[in-house]
Amino acid sequence: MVCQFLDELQRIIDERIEHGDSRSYTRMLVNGGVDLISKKVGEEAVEVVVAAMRDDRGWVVRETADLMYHLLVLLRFMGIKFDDICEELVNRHTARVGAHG
Ligand SMILES: N=c1c2ncn([C@@H]3O[C@H](COP(=O)(O)OP(=O)(O)OP(=O)(O)O)[C@@H](O)[C@H]3O)c2ncn1[C@@H]1O[C@H](COP(=O)(O)O)[C@@H](O)[C@H]1O
Repeated sequence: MVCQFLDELQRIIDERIEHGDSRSYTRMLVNGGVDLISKKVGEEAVEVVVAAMRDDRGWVVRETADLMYHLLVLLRFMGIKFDDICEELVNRHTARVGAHG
């Protein structure tokens, strides 16, 4: 299963980056620039690691959702689409399959 909502979330994030007001968390993040967004991505990544070390699957799922959202904000802030990441993953796979015959 692929998460089709990722596309929708990316669109929502783009809309908030363009037109978000003071009620928008995304807009608040973007106002802080790459420093604030990157800091949040780092914090959320650490929280995923802590949850995994505690062997708590539900917690890992919730923290990974936080991480994915913040990562998407960082990507869109930098003009990168999630499709660009997919393309990179496909290219790596294709190269590996080619190398192993
Ligand atoms: N998926 C998310 C999402 N996940 C997490 N968060 C926010 O990310 C923050 C997580 O920060 P922390 O875990 O550090 O908790 P915190 O201590 O409350 O946050 P800080 O004060 O440290 O920033 C919380 O404020 C969450 O509300 C999100 N905020 C928004 N979205 C999506 O983005 C859309 C647009 O949101 P707005 O920009 O707020 O309109 C929403 O409809 C959602 O679909």
